Amino acid sequence: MDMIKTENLTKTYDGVNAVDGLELTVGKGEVYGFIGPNGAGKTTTIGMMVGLIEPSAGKCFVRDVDVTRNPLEAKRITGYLPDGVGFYGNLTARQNLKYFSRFYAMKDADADKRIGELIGYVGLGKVEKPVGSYSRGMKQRLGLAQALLNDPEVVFLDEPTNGLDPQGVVQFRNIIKDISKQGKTIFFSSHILEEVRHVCNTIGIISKGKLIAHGTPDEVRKKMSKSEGVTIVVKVIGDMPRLTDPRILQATYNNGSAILQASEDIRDSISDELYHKSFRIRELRVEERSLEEIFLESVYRGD
Ligand SMILES: Nc1ncnc2c1ncn2[C@@H]1O[C@H](COP(=O)(O)OP(=O)(O)OP(=O)(O)O)[C@@H](O)[C@H]1O
Repeated sequence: MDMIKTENLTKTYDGVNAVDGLELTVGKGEVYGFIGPNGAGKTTTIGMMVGLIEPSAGKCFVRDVDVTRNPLEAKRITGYLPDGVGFYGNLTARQNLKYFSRFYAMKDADADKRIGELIGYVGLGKVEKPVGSYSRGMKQRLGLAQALLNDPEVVFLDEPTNGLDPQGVVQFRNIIKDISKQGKTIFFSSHILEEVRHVCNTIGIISKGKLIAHGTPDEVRKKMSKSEGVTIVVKVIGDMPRLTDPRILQATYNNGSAILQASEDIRDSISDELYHKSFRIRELRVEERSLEEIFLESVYRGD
């Protein structure tokens, strides 16, 4: 079952599409990493998904609820951690959450019970000091508790690990993994691919308001590598001869080796050519590029 679905979702500011015909679906229990550089349209997309920004065109559904038509029902099943969540600095975590619980019309006793559980869950159970003196990691974990107050089915997290130290990132990731095990669907935005690939089973890459790739981290790597061509490393015994396959787009030769950029995997042809020229091959492999390298090349190229 799709828990998030967008159809041609578009937001135009001053004649420019900040989000441009976005089509995506997120299944139940998925942790979806929504990745893109600053200004790509992540916050605007999430704003439309949680009913805070009105789309210029298109639709967005959370579970089967049309967010624009039925915003209150959408909010009931949605949790949201905004980028730069704000709390009352002079109140404790418990007092802050109690304040937020009023927006959900929770009964006092239910709210107190839920707040107690959540504060323990995000590792703030023993902290009694006011939130103003919290570290950024603590504030983000409190933000997560706030996003979970209404026991939502879908949780939207806008750049939740931004500015956290490595330990804070790991703590946050572990909580996210745990929430997903409870069957909740998580939509997690970030401009750092490395931070989400450990927790997300699906990623979508957004650039200039458009989804340019979507799938499991491995699928995205393969798909985007294909459009970039293949890097092949070849080493021979003796001096490396010039290779003639016309599918070689670029080549760097170095004594006994070459690094080739080819339009496709041409290892068979290279092997034949070297064999006919009586060279012995020491190494012939396709270089797998990391997801991060592919992301940076495809998203920032030409900027
Ligand atoms: N209220 C607004 N009025 C005009 N332009 C806007 C508004 N909100 C966003 N934009 C523009 O829309 C584009 C997308 O912005 P958005 O904040 O959604 O990107 P983002 O991917 O979340 O980036 P960041 O990580 O920097 O927040 C940007 O060019 C931004 O300047």
